[in-house]
Parts: sequence; structure tokens; C-alpha cells
Amino acid sequence: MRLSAELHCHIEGAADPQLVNEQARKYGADASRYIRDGSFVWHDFTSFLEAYDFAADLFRSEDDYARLTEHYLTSLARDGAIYSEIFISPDHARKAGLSPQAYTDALGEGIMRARDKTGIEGRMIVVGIRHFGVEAVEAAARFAARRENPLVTGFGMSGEERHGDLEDYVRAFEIAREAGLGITVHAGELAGWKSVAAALDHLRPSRIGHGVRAIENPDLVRRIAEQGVVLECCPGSNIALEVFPRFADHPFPKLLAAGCKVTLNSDDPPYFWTSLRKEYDIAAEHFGMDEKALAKVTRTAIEAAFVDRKTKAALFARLDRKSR
Ligand SMILES: Nc1ncnc2[nH]cnc12
Ligand SMILES: [Zn+2]
Repeated sequence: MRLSAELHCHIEGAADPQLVNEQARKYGADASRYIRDGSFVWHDFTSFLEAYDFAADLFRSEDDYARLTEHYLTSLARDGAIYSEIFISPDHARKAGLSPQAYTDALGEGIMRARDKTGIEGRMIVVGIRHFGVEAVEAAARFAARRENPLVTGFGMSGEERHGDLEDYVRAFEIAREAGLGITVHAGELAGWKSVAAALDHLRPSRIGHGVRAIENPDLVRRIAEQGVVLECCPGSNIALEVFPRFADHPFPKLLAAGCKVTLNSDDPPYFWTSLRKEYDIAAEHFGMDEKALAKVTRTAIEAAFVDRKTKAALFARLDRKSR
């Protein structure tokens, strides 16, 4: 089996339509506006976020979140994943009626259960939601910085990239950095190369969520390669959201050829009709990558992981055993 690792998946966005329908029944909600014929319904980024927020609101108890995480990571491991970082959103939990601490501990419990069953290692990246505003993102950073759950190892920001000015979010990222958390930020997905440059200038992340629209500026691509910034690429998501028209137009192969560190990720898998395994298959089919090149992508992900050195060494040992 091909081994893989994932750095970019929003846990609320990993709940498949069947599970969301079960949650809707449990809480007496009507999901028919957002799920039809067993598939999520949306037509652009704004309506995607609406469907996402609706589904997230149906995860309300500690048990809901623990089961979601256990279920997602167990299926990921069955597809060959040995490591996964999930984006977690205390704001979504609070809206659903759960405290950030209870939410994080429940997700941590799900991670541990999946590890006990399959051996997959998991960590959490707290994200602030950009369009919820600067105050909310700073509050998420302060929560992450307390590091009350040891599996929280990173901080990031997702949401509507076209909202607000990145410079206004500097404080949030400084709070997280001072706490020793790994830093990543969504940029260069819905907005162009300038958004990626601004993220590097102001937030100094070691990784960028997406970042693919850096391709619009060759100097920026060179900068990313030279600085060793890791791109969390999500090709299936990009095609579904029409960031690029076809896989043949996706810049992944060009970024790789330019020396950028690239990884493969599923983002919000059922919304974009994908999975981590499908992303690797897409790279094989559309980007001409052989198994050796895909194994290198997995190594890049482990190298860039927000995880302690000992765990990282154990993950590399698993990859080495496989390649012998
Ligand atoms: N693809 C995406 N971009 C920005 N924010 C998100 N939140 C969940 N999925 C996202
Ligand atoms: Zn994302």
C-alpha cells in the first residue's frame, strides 16, 4: 500500500453527507437544502461555506466530535495515511454550543482512538476564521497559545481570503508564534499572488494553505522555493471551486519543477468529491508523478509537520521500512 500524510484537512469539512444526515436527524434539523442525492449542494465559495457552516453546526457534543475524528482518521489510515493534521475551529464549536476546551479534548480523544486502532498519528491546528474578524482570530490564537491539549501544535487562518487586510491579523500570529506553535495560513486560493506575498511578508508562516496562485508571479515562486516554504496543495478542492478550470491547468507540476516544497491534501473531502488517496491518484494521473515522486511528497509533508522530533523520526522510520 502507498503511504501518505496529510497536513490540510478541516475536520468539520471531513464529515460526509451520510454522517451529516444522521446528525440532522439526531438534532431534528432539515438538511435537504444542503444535501441532495447523497451529495453536498453548493455552487461557489460563499455557498460552499454556507453548507459547511450548516453541517458544522450539527456537531454539538463531545461524543459527536470524537466520533467524527475517529471515523475520519481511521478511514484515512485504511487508505495508507500514517500522519494527519486536522484544522479545528473553536468558533464553530462555540456556535454549536461547546466550549473550545471541551471541543479540543473531544477531538483529541478521537485522534487517540484512531491511533490505538490503526497507528495513525494526528495533531491539531487551531484556525481562526478570517471573515469572523480580527478579534475572533486573536481569541482563537490566545486559546491555541494556552496549549491545554498537547495535540494542539499549530495555528492558522482559513475562511474568506478576500475579507479584510492581512496586516490586521499580525498580532494573532505573533501570539501563536510566541507560544511555539507551527504557523500556516490560507492564501493564494481565492485571491491571487499578492495574497501569498502579503502572508510571507507579514505573518512569516513556514507553510501556506494552498499558495498555488503564487504561480502568477515567477519572482514569488522563486522566493517560496528559496525560503523553503511548504505549500499545502489541494488540487481536487481547487478544481471543484474553479480556482483553475482543469487538472491540466493546475500549477502543482510547475511549482514542483521550480523547487517549491509541495504536499497533497484533501481540504474538505466530501464537499469536493475527493479524499487523500484520490489526491495522490490525481497527481499520478494528471501531473505525471510516479510512486517514487509521490513518496517524496509524503516525506515533504512529514518534514513540514508540526510534530515533535521523536514522533517525526518514528514516522520516517515507517516510511523507510516501507521503501526497503
Ligand atoms: N478551502 C477553504 N478555503 C478557505 N477556508 C476554508 N474553510 C474550509 N475550507 C476552506
Ligand atoms: Zn483549507
